[in-house]
Amino acid sequence: MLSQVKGGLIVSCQALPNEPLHSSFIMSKMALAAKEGGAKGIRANSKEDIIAIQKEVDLPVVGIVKRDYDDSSVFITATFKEIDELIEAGCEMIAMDATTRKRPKNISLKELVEYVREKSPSVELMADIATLEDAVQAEKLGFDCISTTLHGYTEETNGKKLYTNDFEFLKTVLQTVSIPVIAEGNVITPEMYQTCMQLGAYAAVVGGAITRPMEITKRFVQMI
Ligand SMILES: CC(=O)N[C@H](C=O)[C@@H](O)[C@H](O)[C@H](O)COP(=O)(O)O
Repeated sequence: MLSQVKGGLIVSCQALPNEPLHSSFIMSKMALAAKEGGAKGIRANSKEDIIAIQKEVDLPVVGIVKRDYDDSSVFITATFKEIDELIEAGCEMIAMDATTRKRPKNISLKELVEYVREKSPSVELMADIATLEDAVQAEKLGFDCISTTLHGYTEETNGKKLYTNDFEFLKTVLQTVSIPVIAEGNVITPEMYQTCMQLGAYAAVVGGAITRPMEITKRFVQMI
């Protein structure tokens, strides 16, 4: 997948059960629209959505399973169960929370990486990180790429967004690791996407600004 998305746009097509567009069918059509618009890859949540998307488009998919656990705040591909679902779905890349936070049942990130490598060696691995420390750890553990997905969304980084701090976090990660770094999270305009690429991001994932009309509507309404 990495070679296919190099320099391009990955569109995240996600709607959780509490969102108006929650539906595998709708996500598959979002993916088709993204493909027709020139996206190089799709990011999607859940086995059902990924299977529906794969039937509609031939783009590579980075899959996640979002699931909440009582004993941890990690929710993106947190345990072996979610990895099994993604391997069954047959996505080209699996993204998982790669923060240093405690995982459900105290499973370590290393164990999860080894599990994927053992079970499905051809699947690439994306580390969803929040801090620089996470990025360094992800590179050491052998992830194929890093995505800045969780920066701004953890207890430690709460409120810090890529676009409100002059892309400082993205720049620092790019200077620190040598594996591909993908910009993800709050890239909401074509100009911001362009900046990410000029700074050296390998690709960018854009979600809400393309596939979450409620968020887009809110941005308009809040201007008045
Ligand atoms: C923090 C979290 O749960 N991020 C999720 C990860 O898959 C998605 O909800 C985001 O839509 C995705 O990262 C793309 O970001 P944005 O929608 O801002 O372009």
